[in-house]
Amino acid sequence: MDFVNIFLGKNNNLEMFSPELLSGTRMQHRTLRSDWSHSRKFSYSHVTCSRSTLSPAQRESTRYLFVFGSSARVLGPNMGLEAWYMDSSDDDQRKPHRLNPNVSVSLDELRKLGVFHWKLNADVYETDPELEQIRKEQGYSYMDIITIHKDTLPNYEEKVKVFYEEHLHLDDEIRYILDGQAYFDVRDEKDRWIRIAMEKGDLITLPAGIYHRFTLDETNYVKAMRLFVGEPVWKAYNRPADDFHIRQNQNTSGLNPSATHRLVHRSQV
Ligand SMILES: CSCCC(=O)/C(O)=C/O
Ligand SMILES: [Fe+2]
Ligand code: NI
Repeated sequence: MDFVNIFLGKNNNLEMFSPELLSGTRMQHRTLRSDWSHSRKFSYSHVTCSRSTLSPAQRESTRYLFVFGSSARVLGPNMGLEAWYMDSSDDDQRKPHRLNPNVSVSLDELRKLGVFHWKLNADVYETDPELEQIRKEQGYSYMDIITIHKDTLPNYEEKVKVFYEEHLHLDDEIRYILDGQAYFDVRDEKDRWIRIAMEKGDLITLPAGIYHRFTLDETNYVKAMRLFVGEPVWKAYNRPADDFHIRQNQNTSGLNPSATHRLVHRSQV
């Protein structure tokens, strides 16, 4: 039987897999709770099931999680990704900049903006078949590794500044955190900043044309893999850069054609 392991964050349709719904099916269900980080509290659920036991609605809610077919995913304390709306203070960019009270942003909301996420085991990135599969499926032929720390990155101060300028690229930005942690900020469809906390094992894709920026957090260190389809194009266009075709094609929901294309592909699994 084709078994899959599914990990759902608390904002990710967890109710669809409540024990009541699962009774009478062949699914097993257990819910795990984790308080392992002061700043990143996650409640998540681990479901083992066969694909054929899923209802269409359940398939819909988990379509992105089937990317890896029957491969088991690493069970860790944090399988989600935490994101929140930012305050507008001019304080140090490395601080979390949460609203008070915090307003979190779910993975579903990020997907609607064309932002996708995988959680991988970064301890085995050099030989990881899951990473290999993603690279093959998505055509990420290029990769290199960047370590952002004052002692290792030439022109560190200047680069940190440039990364935090609001910009877009004409290609997707694909980053896999191998060590340390950092933030990606993206604009939502109402032009509000969403801060995405990236840590070891997080692979994220930002769609071409989305306004975004990047910063280290207060730990001042991250090691990341940069992936690209074909030869990399690092060119960043600082805002305003709305004359590009890719921006003009954005519809009112903020979902651009590039994101829609990806949605179609990722549901075909
Ligand atoms: C984690 S890689 C450094 C950031 C970067 O390359 C970029 O383009 C930010 O937008
Ligand atoms: Fe960028
Ligand atoms: Ni295609």
